[in-house]
Amino acid sequence: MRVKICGITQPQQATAIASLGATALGFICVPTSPRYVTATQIRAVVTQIPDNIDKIGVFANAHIQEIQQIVQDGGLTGVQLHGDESPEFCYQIRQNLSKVEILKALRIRSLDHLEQAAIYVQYVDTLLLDAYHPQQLGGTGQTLDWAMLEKFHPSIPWLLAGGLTPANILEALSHVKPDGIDLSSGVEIQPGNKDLNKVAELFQKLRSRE
Ligand SMILES: O=C(O)c1ccccc1NCC(=O)[C@H](O)[C@H](O)COP(=O)(O)O
Repeated sequence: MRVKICGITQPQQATAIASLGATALGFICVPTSPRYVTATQIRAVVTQIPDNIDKIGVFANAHIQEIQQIVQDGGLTGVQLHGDESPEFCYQIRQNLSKVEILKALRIRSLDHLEQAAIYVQYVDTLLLDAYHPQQLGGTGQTLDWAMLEKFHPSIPWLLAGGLTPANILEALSHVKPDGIDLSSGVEIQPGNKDLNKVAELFQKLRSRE
């Protein structure tokens, strides 16, 4: 299963988290976030981590040119669209960044919202389901209603996000079978400062299922 740890800001934490078992690291490219990092900061981390780790930039309602520039300057392998990007926008990004993984994050309020997923599957590589929060776009620590997702089986891979922690991950995975998981505030001391003990505990819990 893919494990993405999001909101990375520090090179040493990134290498430690990769060694613990993360398959993807996420970098917040949304200037209003307390986890925001510049392309230069991303590059400083990316050069320290192995090639087989996915490096995902998280954007919200950014312009295509800005995304392209940060992908290039930061050395990213994937783009996560976490705002209100339309299917058409996803299609354009897909055309412009052919070798880059495109993930569309959907902030799920209700079952109706979940139906949006079907529209996006033809334009992106991966879906990410996150919890809805009225004031914040992501990294909120709010959980989804996992039982509501039991019948969610899109035709492309998907990641479960939203308030996942070492304490609740096994319960979440008892309800849903995503292709991967995404965690941020649940493995943090404070925004952008990851708690390596919690990350280690997460991987212990995941191994206990094998
Ligand atoms: O994390 C942020 O600060 C953020 C800001 C703006 C847009 C997206 C953001 N995070 C996106 C993520 O992929 C988080 O990992 C995801 O929302 C889950 O966060 P959490 O509930 O804290 O595990």
